[in-house]
Amino acid sequence: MGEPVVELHGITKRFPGVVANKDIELTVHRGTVHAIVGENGAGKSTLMKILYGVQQPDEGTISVEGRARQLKSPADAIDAGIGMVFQHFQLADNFTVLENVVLGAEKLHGIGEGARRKVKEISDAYGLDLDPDVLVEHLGVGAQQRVEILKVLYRGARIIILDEPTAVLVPQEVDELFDNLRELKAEGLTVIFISHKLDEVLSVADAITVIRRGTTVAEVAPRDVTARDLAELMVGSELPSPSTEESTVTDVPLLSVESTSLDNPLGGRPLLTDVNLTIHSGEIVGIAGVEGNGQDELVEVVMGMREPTSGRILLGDVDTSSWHTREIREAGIGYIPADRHRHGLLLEAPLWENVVLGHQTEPVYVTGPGGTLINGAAARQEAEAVVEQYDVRTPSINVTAGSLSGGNQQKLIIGREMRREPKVLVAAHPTRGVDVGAQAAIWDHIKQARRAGLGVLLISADLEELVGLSDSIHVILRGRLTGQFDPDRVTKEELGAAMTGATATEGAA
Ligand SMILES: Nc1ncnc2c1ncn2[C@@H]1O[C@H](COP(=O)(O)OP(=O)(O)OP(=O)(O)O)[C@@H](O)[C@H]1O
Repeated sequence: MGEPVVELHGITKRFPGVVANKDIELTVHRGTVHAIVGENGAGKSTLMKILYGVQQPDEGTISVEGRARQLKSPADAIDAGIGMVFQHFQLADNFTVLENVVLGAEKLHGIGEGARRKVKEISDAYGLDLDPDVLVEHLGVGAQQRVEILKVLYRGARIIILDEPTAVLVPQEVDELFDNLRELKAEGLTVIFISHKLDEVLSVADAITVIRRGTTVAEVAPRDVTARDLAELMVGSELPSPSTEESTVTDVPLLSVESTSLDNPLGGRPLLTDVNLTIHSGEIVGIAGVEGNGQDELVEVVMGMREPTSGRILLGDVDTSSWHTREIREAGIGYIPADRHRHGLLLEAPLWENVVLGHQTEPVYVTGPGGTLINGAAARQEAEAVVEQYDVRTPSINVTAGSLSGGNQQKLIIGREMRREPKVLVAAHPTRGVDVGAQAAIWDHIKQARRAGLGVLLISADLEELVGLSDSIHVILRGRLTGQFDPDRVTKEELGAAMTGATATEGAA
């Protein structure tokens, strides 16, 4: 193993009411892939933000490549040879790879031939396979991620931090990313990454640090542990075994999408073409697809955010195609949006207000003359119940939603929707960013509700989740449902291939 390139000693970071990091000890060696794992809210992101200069520790020391450093901003971190790739890519779609890479770093190699040569050189050296002159909007998610990696390498990073890099990738892309990481380390670079996918961590990492409640509790070598051992280290107790389930699917249709198409208002290929599916009481119907293939639009027509160009949406036997979202929610559809920041939460508002969001017209929350005020007491009581039942880790219900860790924000949304006992749940990536323990708990809540008759439309990029929860899986590709699979029989590779259109599937367009 190479010499230490990152040494963190006694790192402590406090937020109001929370100690996010407490006496963290971390040593990362040159030429290794080092994974950081831990439950939601354990303090992983905070630690990485400290290392990237986005946040400053209250106590502790940082040394990079043997030199003590004060990282007061990302510029300081970049200067120290540290780069970070965030989960949400920060790319301009209508710019080329070259333009995206050079933007903001014009001083390094100019903007012309010198820059293009450098981009080519880095792409070749690390097997990134990127053409400098291609528009980013023409690249798939995996390639866009490689552009982000190229960006940090271009800026001279020798230590690269990746925040949940595989959350948005299909299995083939994950394999490619891991090949890239191996090339990076073969060239003497160091990779630090956060992940909730423990199998992946075991397959690619050279060292794993486990953080529990803000503190480093273990450093292990992948060959010495199983995914289950890691999960137990994360939560500090033994996990229950998953149980197999009898089917609960009935023949009562709850939600039907009939011959539904949606034109693209900007022209070009329709966003949805002739989509047909039915969700019965007690049934979970999964949708597998690479992001951007129509799953968002499918959710939007079901939730009344867009009106289909043709076809119809039925709730039971009532046509809701032209209903507003509010009417649809009032009719008993729960909704877990894909983008929790844009559609799920008011980040500046306290948890107790967020718990009412989307349900503010329910009698229990309405008060005041003409029903113009929110019943704060009822909302607070409900917030306490969600926090308790869904294990939202927070100092109180009065803190803002924005101060919760990503996984805890997600648990808050799930709790809010599920406690309403909806008839149908439209769930987009319900456990994205949620740790394995909380994920198992959320799956349990959903399965329990299914036994009581809940129908679920499940969109997920997590194939394990799709296969584990769904009674039936459809693949969506370029706005069409191109194949239907039995989750008990399909392999992840088969699904991955159907999602990228690599194989002809039943009924393929
Ligand atoms: N800006 C902030 N203000 C207040 N509290 C914060 C802030 N950022 C993080 N916290 C708190 O610090 C703790 C650690 O959060 P952090 O985001 O580091 O966890 P995490 O391990 O990355 O979780 P996840 O897996 O859910 O992303 C949480 O309790 C969170 O609520």
